[in-house]
Amino acid sequence: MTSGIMIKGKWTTNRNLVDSSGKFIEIPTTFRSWVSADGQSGFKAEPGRYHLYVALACPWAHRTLIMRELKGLNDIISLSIVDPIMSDRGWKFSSNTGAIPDSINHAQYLQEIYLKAEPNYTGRITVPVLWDKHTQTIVNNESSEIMRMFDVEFAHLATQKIDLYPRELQQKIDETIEIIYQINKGVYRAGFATSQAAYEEAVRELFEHLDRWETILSKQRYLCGEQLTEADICLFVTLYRFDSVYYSLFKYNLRRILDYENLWNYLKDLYQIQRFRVTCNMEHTKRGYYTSMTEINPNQIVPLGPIIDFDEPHDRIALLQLLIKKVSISPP
Ligand SMILES: N[C@@H](CCC(=O)N[C@@H](CS)C(=O)NCC(=O)O)C(=O)O
Repeated sequence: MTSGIMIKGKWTTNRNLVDSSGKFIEIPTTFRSWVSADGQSGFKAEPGRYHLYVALACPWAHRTLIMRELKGLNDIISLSIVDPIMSDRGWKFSSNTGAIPDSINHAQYLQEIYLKAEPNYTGRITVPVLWDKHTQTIVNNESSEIMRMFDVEFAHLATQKIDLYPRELQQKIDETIEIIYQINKGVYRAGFATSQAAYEEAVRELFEHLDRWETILSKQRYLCGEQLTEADICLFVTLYRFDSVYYSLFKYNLRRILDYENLWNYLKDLYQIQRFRVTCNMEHTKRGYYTSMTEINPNQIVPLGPIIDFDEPHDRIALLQLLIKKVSISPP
């Protein structure tokens, strides 16, 4: 099975993932409409109107799923989860464990949803997808934007009154998400690199980023300070997959997240929030990556390990207490 792409409505598996220098090619996402609270954009945030398509293996889709949970939007936005194993026609629906078939469009493959929205579609068939049941189209397939819409535009419909994009931190959150993006997409650069130079450059750069956040997280509980924000969701999804997938499949093996004191405890801290935990599925994640990336894992063998206990106690509250103590004893 190799990754395919849609060209003018026709599916082809002849897709080049790297450029002439061996670097991974990114193809921009295409559906970028906006759901707004007031409906001015043409897409009003309303209960029952939108459907989210995700893969549990996918870190980009995972962001949107976490936000849907954190905001308590499960009854407002319906959900389909694709099968973890990618088919020769891309993501497919099934009723295997952990998957949820397409109850809205009754599609067998995700590509049918793209063609329904745009019969001449050219581009990748990716998750996540936000589908509008009223206008029968894809509103948006860019995870950072879907996440933001759930947070801000659906806030009045949310059953959990948590704000992950508070006004006073907005600039900092946007900047942090941009920086974290170098980690989110960075992991794919080494994975698909076909030259030693491209691989080494990608690995070195990624670990520089991780080392930097390790230091920052020794002084504060979350990426933007003492408050959980959208930026934390963005880093969480990559950290969660790192030791089980990126370390071995993509050869990011200078260090594990387990070897970083602060990143590891930070990861456990977030995982142990019930609304994060329920969105995590390591079985789908490992099967998804190891079986779909046949360019780099042709025999599709899924490793048994590593065994990671994300429920092991974390030390982030102790860190907080230490910081409070430091502030209170420091001279005015
Ligand atoms: N920019 C997109 C990227 C989404 C993406 O790359 N999804 C991957 C799964 S992790 C996918 O569906 N890949 C299928 C393909 O490329 O054919 C986003 O953030 O939403």
